[in-house]
Amino acid sequence: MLLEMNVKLRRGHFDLTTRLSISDSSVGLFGKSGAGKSTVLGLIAGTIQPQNGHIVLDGKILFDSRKGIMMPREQRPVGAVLQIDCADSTETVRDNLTSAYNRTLKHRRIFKLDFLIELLELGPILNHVIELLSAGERQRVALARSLLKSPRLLLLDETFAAIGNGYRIQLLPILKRLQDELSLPVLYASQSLGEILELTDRLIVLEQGKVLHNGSLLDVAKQQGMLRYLGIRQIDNILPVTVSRHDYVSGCSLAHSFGLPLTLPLRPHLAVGSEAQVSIRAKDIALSRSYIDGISIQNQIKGRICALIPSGESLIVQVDCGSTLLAEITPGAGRNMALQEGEVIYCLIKTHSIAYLTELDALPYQRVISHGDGQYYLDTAGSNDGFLPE
Ligand SMILES: Nc1ncnc2c1ncn2[C@@H]1O[C@H](COP(=O)(O)OP(=O)(O)OP(=O)(O)O)[C@@H](O)[C@H]1O
Repeated sequence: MLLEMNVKLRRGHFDLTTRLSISDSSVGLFGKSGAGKSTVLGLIAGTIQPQNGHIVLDGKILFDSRKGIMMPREQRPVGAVLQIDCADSTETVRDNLTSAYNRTLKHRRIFKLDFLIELLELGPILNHVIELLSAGERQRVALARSLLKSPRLLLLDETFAAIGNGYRIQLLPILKRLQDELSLPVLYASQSLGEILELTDRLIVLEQGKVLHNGSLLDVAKQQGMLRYLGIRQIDNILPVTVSRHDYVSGCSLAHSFGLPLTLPLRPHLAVGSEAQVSIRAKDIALSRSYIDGISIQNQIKGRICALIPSGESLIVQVDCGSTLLAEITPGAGRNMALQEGEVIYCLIKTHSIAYLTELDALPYQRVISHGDGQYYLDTAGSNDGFLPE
């Protein structure tokens, strides 16, 4: 799948000049309220017509002002669950979906109706009238209807937010399956980075109708001031560990994570060989150019600096040590050490600054999590619906 869009649009006081290119993987469209996210989705879906430019999906022209082409919404190979989609209808869910199914040419159908009804748990509401459904139920019906079109690209506008927390936990694996097994990329628009990161870490950052950045979370976060712009206030490293031994004399449990040996607070109840997850605050990691003898810190992990990310009053240092660790130091410390990308560095971590995830109390702020293997998630800590990687 390749979507190329280069358009201009003026709507009232709002100017949108957006140029973007999206290929196979799913992408999050992040921006504050009024940034133009819904407008971008509407332009691709065909509910809004730009004044100038072109939109091309897999070689098919959806819009081209010079050639005078405007493909009607129903013919676009795009599935969309837009904010304005929840149309009132006196049809039943069954009739609504059946007519959408029948409208798709037989040879283009990739989903069977029964499969989608089961996938989206629509069985109990099949005979219900659409205008009487809850917002979340309508969104699920709208999602089923968009998938029945056998789209090449799925557009979702803050769908998790509308769909409710309980169902969102079920919807996420469905979207991931669509993405992984059926190679159906999703363009997910949201003001919540946490929501986007539940699905993908590829981001397009939109502000006042213009694309500010386009890339992975880490690429975007490397830009000056972006960590703060994205609302990231604390960085935690979450590492999966396998317990290898308990040392009662030293008062610690020994474990390894991606081949790294780690000394953890003693937890004899964890069986040797069992797995756990630990959290290390980026601010709790100190850096040293060499291994230090005669120091109380038990974990001195050797790695190589792969990125230096200035972020306001902090410098985030990304260290590849088999897995990825993010350390947060002051820019002054970084300057004094003259840190450079590619250099060998030791991450110093006190045993007692490593917390077992299961023992963490709720924290009242958003935190971004490095999951150790280069993936990043944002967790709205303090809420039960916060997503933690398995
Ligand atoms: N029909 C319209 N006529 C004129 N201006 C409009 C119209 N619809 C939206 N706008 C303006 O376009 C701008 C972008 O709106 P849009 O809905 O795309 O933003 P958004 O990023 O999706 O915001 P939100 O996250 O709040 O949904 C806003 O300033 C809005 O007021």
